[in-house]
Amino acid sequence: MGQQIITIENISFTYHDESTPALNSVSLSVEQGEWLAIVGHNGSGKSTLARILNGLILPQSGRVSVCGVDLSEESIWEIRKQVGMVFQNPDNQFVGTTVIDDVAFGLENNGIPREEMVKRIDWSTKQVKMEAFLDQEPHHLSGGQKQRVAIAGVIAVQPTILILDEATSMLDPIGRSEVLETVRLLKDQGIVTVISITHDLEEAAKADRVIVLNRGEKFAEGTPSEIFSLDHKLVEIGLDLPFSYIVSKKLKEAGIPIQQDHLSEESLVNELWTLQLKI
Ligand SMILES: Nc1ncnc2c1ncn2[C@@H]1O[C@H](COP(=O)(O)OP(=O)(O)OP(=O)(O)O)[C@@H](O)[C@H]1O
Repeated sequence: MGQQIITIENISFTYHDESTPALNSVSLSVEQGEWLAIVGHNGSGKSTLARILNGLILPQSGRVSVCGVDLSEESIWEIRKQVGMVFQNPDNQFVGTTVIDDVAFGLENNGIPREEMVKRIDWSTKQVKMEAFLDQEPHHLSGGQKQRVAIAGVIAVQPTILILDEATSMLDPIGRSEVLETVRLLKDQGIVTVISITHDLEEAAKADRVIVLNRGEKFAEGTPSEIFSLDHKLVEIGLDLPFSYIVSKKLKEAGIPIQQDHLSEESLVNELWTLQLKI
């Protein structure tokens, strides 16, 4: 892991006309090259945190530093260049008439010269495995493909940080796993530091580190295994434990010698398969 790329110290934010804060004295840091998942039930403050990280709103107190720059009215545009966001609804983000137009849009907005644009469209669509779809219109694409085009549009402008704000929550299981696999490949190549904001613990299990928010406060922080060991405490704050984790526990209770509480169906199936071989 590298140096700290985001530092957040004691930030608080209360929306206009609201009595309780959406974020209450939250501190966290993100290291260059890691994948951090921020999870929490509805209303826990996840989207507010994402909006602050992208400079869409400023905290009323506390300090935010992104890539060594303190967030303020003056630095918002500098910080936004470092942070790319992919949102929940694939259809709301598709602004071009074709895949190539869509990826070109952000590059044009950033004043990238034409020759460089062509190179970056080629590179970014290959990174998300959408290079064969350049002339396709959005209605020919699945939700997962549209989200991968949105990711291509983000990485084409070369931000340091990619924030996924519930970016897989409207996708079917295949689309979700394609998007998460794309994100993992980008992270493994060091192309972006990833922050995924989600209420889905199965998605969080794929991250290097997880922060749990509850009612605007940090509830827990740790590796996915450390977080899942909180078990019923996560259920109490409205989160659903992953299916593979629940099945692992039930199998153990039933006397099946499972070695660990699996965080993905793939790893559970792999272990079940070895058990079957021993029979
Ligand atoms: N624009 C707004 N105006 C007033 N209150 C808001 C606004 N946006 C969010 N809130 C409130 O701030 C709190 C935190 O909301 P936030 O959207 O950050 O949580 P979240 O974890 O992202 O939830 P969700 O998954 O439902 O979006 C909630 O109580 C919410 O009602």
